[in-house]
Amino acid sequence: MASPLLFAQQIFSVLTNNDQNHAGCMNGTTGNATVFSNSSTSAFPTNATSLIQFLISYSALREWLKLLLFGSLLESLRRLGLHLYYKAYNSFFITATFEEGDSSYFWMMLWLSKQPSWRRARDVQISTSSLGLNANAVLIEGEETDPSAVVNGDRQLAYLPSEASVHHLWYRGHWVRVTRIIRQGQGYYSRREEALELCILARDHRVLNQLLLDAKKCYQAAQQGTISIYTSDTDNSWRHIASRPKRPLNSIVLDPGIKDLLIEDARDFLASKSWYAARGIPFRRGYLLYGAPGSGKTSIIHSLAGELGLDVYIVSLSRSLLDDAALSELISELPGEQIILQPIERQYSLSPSERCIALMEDIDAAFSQTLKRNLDEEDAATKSSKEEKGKAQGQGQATSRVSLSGLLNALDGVGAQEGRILFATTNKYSSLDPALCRPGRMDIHVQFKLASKYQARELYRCFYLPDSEAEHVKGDESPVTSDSGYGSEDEKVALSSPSDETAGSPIEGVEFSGYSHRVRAPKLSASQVAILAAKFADAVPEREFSMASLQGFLMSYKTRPYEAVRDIPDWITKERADAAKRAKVSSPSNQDAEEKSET
Ligand SMILES: Nc1ncnc2c1ncn2[C@@H]1O[C@H](COP(=O)(O)OP(=O)(O)OP(=O)(O)O)[C@@H](O)[C@H]1O
Repeated sequence: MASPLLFAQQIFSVLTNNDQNHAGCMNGTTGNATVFSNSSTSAFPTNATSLIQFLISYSALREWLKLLLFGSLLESLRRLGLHLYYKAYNSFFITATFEEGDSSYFWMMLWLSKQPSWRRARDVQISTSSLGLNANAVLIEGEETDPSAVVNGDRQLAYLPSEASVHHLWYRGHWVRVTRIIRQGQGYYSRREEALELCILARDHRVLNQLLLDAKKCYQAAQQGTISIYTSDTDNSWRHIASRPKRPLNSIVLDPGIKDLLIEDARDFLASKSWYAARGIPFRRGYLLYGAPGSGKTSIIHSLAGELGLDVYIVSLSRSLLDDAALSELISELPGEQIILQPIERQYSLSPSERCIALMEDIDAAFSQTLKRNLDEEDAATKSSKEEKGKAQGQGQATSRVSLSGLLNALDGVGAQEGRILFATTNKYSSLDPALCRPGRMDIHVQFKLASKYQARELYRCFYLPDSEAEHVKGDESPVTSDSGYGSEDEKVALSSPSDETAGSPIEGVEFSGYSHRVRAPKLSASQVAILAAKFADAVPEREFSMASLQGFLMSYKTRPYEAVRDIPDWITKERADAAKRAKVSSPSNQDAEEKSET
């Protein structure tokens, strides 16, 4: 069989001959025409050349072939041109894409909003988005000196690249083109997805890295004093949901030693990467905080995150539609030892390490739900009514599908990130599977109990110390007074406070929010607060009330420290009576009686 090249050659030669024949015909050279007609009328061709000559003798086919060849030639030239264009473009331009939801998107948006040239742009989009930062991070020029210009309370305006047009700016002598891309997401939960594309006129990739570093530094500077909270999306990707001011560690009152244990252990872990590597131990640490509700488990985690400079990624195990595979994917996408930026086709390591705190709240809840769902489904299956079964299955679909083995795999499977700290909280320690609690998964278990007298006293001090003094005693957890005494005789404070201080709210029982309570609160010295705090703690029974409920009580006495001490015994009596009532209502015999009366 003839090779394609030979075949093409034959077509060409025939076409050329034929053209000459054709031209001859047009010129009235009858001899050629005779030859042609002779060949067309000759016997059916037996070899390839004569077959082609035979086919080409049909003029329509000949024209068609010419068209085909000409078209192919044009298309090849077009492709070659495009290829050369992209080659030249790629060697002179660097293109980087930033997907919304990724931290780098916020870095770039904030950096862009701070560019002087940006402020002169004629086509910008105005946004009140805080770009994942606390509200003061993005200000309008002049706003710093004019607080009355703050728009919508605590959110400020930002200049963003408008969707409609392409923007240009100069960065360190390089021309940069900025395009904001909006895409409509696919699927049932489809939502608008945004991306930012930067095209830099530069041959050296160092410009891009420099730009990323500048943007990251700009963001970090604006982020000072806040922690970022991320949660998982329905499409199993991490999404920034909030930035919160760092909570000072000393605002959380725990029994002595607990805070030190947690912070020192976490710091030590973060500094021990090579120690773990040398011993082949996975570089991960897990903390299980368990105990009474409202005792400060979640608060201490957020506070630690601020202290360690880490972001918090909340893994919500009871999120609907979360299953084992999705959980494992989520865990593997937590920030690990390296943050990889993905400019098109290439990967750069921007910073040596990027770590986070993964937080799983109420870790027991997901499995009790799964168990309940399974029981429901079994129940429904035994019933003859198909309708009920369908309903039970329907309910099951709306809840989490995470199994214990799925969680264990996600925590220490191959995809699990190195360098992450896991905090899990539960109110039902005894219901947790031992496999989940074993060292390696949960290395440190800390019990949080109901408030002790010590905690009650320190909470009171936190509430009523003047801000300046609170700063002064920051980190000082030692009690100000001895457990039994109220200081010297002179320092004794009568519970009946001066009338101008007790004035409080003009309307009895109504508290004003905002700054007014600060203005109206009596000014107490540290020693006066210490004395009142000791009295307050005396009245609070050991381990009976949660810190959250004591905080709730003090919140209604924000400006009335004396009354707080005076009224705490009454509050305790009332709380006990309420608790007894609730216990009576929820006792099994009572529930039976209620069910009977209902039927
Ligand atoms: N030890 C504490 N020191 C200071 N404030 C506390 C403490 N414990 C609880 N609080 C306050 O009580 C509220 C609830 O606390 P938090 O959510 O941390 O409790 P939790 O133990 O996580 O509760 P749950 O188990 O119900 O989730 C917060 O506003 C917090 O300020």
